[in-house]
Amino acid sequence: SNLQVSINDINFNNPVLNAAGVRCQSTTELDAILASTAGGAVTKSATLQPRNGNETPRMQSLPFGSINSMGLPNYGFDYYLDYVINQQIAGNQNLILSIAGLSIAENLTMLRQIQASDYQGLVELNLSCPNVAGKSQVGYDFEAVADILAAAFTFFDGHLGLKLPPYFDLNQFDELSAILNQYPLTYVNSINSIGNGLAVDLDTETVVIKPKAGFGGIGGDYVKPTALANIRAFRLRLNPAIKIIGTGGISSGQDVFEHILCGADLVQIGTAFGPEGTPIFERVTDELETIMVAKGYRSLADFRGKLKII
Ligand SMILES: C=Cc1c(C(=O)O)[nH]c(=O)[nH]c1=O
Repeated sequence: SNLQVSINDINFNNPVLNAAGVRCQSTTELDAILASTAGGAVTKSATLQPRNGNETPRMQSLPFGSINSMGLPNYGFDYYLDYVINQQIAGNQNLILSIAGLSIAENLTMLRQIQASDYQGLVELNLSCPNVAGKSQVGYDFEAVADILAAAFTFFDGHLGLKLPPYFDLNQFDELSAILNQYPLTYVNSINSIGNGLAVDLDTETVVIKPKAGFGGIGGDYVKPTALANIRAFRLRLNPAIKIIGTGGISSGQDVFEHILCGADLVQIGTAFGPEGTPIFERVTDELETIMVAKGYRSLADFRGKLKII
């Protein structure tokens, strides 16, 4: 079967990438993803200056997923811009440069530097980091989302995607989609972790991560129903020119199939990629192909977005 996908004029051999934040902070980690079966690699969300991030323990695996309050540790914007440009020079177009400035001004500064650079690939503006103390997520402030998009598109003409938090109210999908449809976005990536969950340790009767008194973003199996709903809701509402990247709860080919059936063009694996490492990409794409063959689908377009109601 053919697992190829094109986003604008960027071709992917298969739809399965890593999600920003997991095993993608260093060039060594990013090289390992590109050397694997993954369809591409996403950089750890960058801030203008390098950051150490929050105190440890700041991420814990849980029975059905993970909780994290990393606090945006990263080597700084220049490190990742240099990396994706060097990859582009080496002929690799399957990179996504993720940025997560701590203010609208910082995001616009990074976008201006990207605009001024030779980078022609995908850019993911992360409006959904739940773990910087004192900073509420831009993605839950629709006026702020409109402001940043209006400002960005006065100068940015690259391939801009948005990483959004999960939404849980159908009116929010209507309201936000009406805003997003006004802009030439390349894609929407849904979902980021479900913010500010809590996990406890029975023996010690403590929380399991140190930052924010134990509150952190939830990922993994726990979030797949929310991810599928967000992907479906945005697919049904957004201009078809705005592609969808599905993230959340993927650890098998079946999960990938479900994301694509709900409308995803590409998918990203975060939590499950942590413990399994890069072999997950070959396993998951093989499992996806097996399902497609069993169902008689020859390409992803044969079933993408074709979830039926009953
Ligand atoms: C960019 C920061 C993020 C982080 C983090 O660095 O704490 N964790 C998440 O689950 N999602 C994020 O978007």
